[in-house]
Amino acid sequence: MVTRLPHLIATTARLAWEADKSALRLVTLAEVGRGISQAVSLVAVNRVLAHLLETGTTAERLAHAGPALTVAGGAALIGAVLRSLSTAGTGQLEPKVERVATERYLAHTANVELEAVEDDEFHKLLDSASYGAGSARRMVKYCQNVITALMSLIAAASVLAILHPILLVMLVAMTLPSAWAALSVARRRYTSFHVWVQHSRAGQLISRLLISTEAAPEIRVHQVGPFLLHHFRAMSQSQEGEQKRLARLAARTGLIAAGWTGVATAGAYATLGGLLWTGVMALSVGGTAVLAIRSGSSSLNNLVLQVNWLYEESMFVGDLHRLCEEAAKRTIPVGGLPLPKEPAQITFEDVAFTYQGKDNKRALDGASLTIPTGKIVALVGANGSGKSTLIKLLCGLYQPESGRILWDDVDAADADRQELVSRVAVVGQDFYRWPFTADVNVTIGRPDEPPNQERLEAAARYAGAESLIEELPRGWSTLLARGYKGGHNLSGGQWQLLGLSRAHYRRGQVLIVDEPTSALDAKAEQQLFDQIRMLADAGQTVILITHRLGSVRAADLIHVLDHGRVAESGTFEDLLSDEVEGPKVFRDLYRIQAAQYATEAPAVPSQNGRPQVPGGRQ
Ligand SMILES: Nc1ncnc2c1ncn2[C@@H]1O[C@H](COP(=O)(O)OP(=O)(O)OP(=O)(O)O)[C@@H](O)[C@H]1O
Repeated sequence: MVTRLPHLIATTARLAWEADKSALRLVTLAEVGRGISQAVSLVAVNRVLAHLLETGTTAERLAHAGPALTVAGGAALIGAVLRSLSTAGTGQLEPKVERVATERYLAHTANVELEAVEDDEFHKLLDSASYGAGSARRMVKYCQNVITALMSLIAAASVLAILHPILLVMLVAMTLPSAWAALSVARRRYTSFHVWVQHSRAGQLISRLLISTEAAPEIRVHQVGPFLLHHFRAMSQSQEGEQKRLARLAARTGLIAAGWTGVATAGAYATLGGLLWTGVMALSVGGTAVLAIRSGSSSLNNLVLQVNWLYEESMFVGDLHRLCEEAAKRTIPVGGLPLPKEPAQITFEDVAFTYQGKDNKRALDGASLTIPTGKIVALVGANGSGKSTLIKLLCGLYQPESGRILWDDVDAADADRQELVSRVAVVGQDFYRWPFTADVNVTIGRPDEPPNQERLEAAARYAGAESLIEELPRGWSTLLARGYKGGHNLSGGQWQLLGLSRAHYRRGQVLIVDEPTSALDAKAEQQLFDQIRMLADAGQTVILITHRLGSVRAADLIHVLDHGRVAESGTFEDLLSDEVEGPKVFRDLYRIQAAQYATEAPAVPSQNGRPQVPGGRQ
């Protein structure tokens, strides 16, 4: 604790310096001033006692003690003024330190690779580090308290050392047990926190689900409430068990420490008695010694307590520092080779990729394909065949385990990542529904540029979202966050239109749409495909991922993925044709879909009177 103390104070001081230099100066000066005033006060009290116990009449003794008494009073007054100055400075510093620490945490986290965010070890660190900012705030207060206690202690200890050095030893002996107890309890609490951090996060997740607006309908219709409550209770109860264990251990440690402190205190007073008895110490000095022992032991106890809290909080701030270090190692690299301005094609060369986790299979297992720019390229394949993974690699969210992704002849691994992501606009299956207004939900596609109304309207036109915006209670300014005043809710399909508008607003060279029509009605779907065709005709590269195989008819090239590899590629006609060689994965999937239409759709009478089934065999 002693060796760590300067480091802990320095860490907090650095954060405080960054947050508010003048407030830190004020607190430091006020605290040093308070220490000096306390020392002066103790020495003055010593003088007062000496004068009061000397021979002479009461009036004479009081008159002699007068000046020292005035000094003691003056020192106390100055100490009080300095204390209030220090309190004001600390109050100013605390929230600023918390903000600086929080910003550091958030900035580092926002810049790490996606893989780091999905790594459970990193996430665990994120969880514990999230307490670091609050701890940094509290550390300011504890640091102030430590300095106060330290100054009082130095004052009392100096007096004791002058009176008799053995008294100083006794003072330390009286305080050591409580120091040991406080430290043991803090360590145990911190270790337990780390063991339980994910458990408590899971408990919080369940409690948040119970009040979440997204889960509310299902909680009611499927009566999930009691199930969630049961799990919440079970998780809380196991945590209560841990708290009980810690409390029992803390009580035992406290009892042992109190016993030792009692013995040491008795020893201290016995020693003092011995010194007085043998005449080594004068009675007047004995009185001061009692005062100094009492003041010193209470300062030392307070110091131990404050350092202990400081120590406990510092462990969380330590987590915050570790997170920042770890995040810096896993941050998205800056700089790299420039990408060709107008690449002719993007090529995947034997790309393999496995998600983190010990039992994960390869999501991409030697995928090779070409995406010619300015065309519509469709990616199709069964669930889990690797389509979305391929797109995430194309966007630079993950790096291939082996193989290369080339923009003409520039390997994406060596390219400037910022430039790479600025070339793509993506509306994924799990695109985010930002709890902001409708216009922000679209313009957030290009947050680095000021919002542009014309471009916003064009994006809405592209996605067919104009009538949706017109019907919103406040148009573009409607808040799309349920549970907030004026908050409005959209249907799944309406959200999809906004997601598409966002991707269009971004104006990336490559537009990636993953299942863009899954929630759209037939008319909106048709309108969207017309728009996509128009974009491709104007030179935009569109990558389309869909399970609606009929809708890839308009694609210039279709890649069919199967178990992380490209099973076959070609145009819609090629892939259905008997003449073109291949495993015919697409044709099999297409026939299954077409058969569903054949049995489900009502027959439409044809002109020659025979029934005809849309999309089906006749
Ligand atoms: N974040 C992840 N962590 C671990 N495994 C993942 C993750 N995302 C996908 N996978 C796995 O990778 C494989 C490929 O998934 P991917 O999402 O690329 O398939 P997909 O072809 O897009 O499927 P779908 O048509 O269902 O969207 C699957 O086995 C899936 O379980």
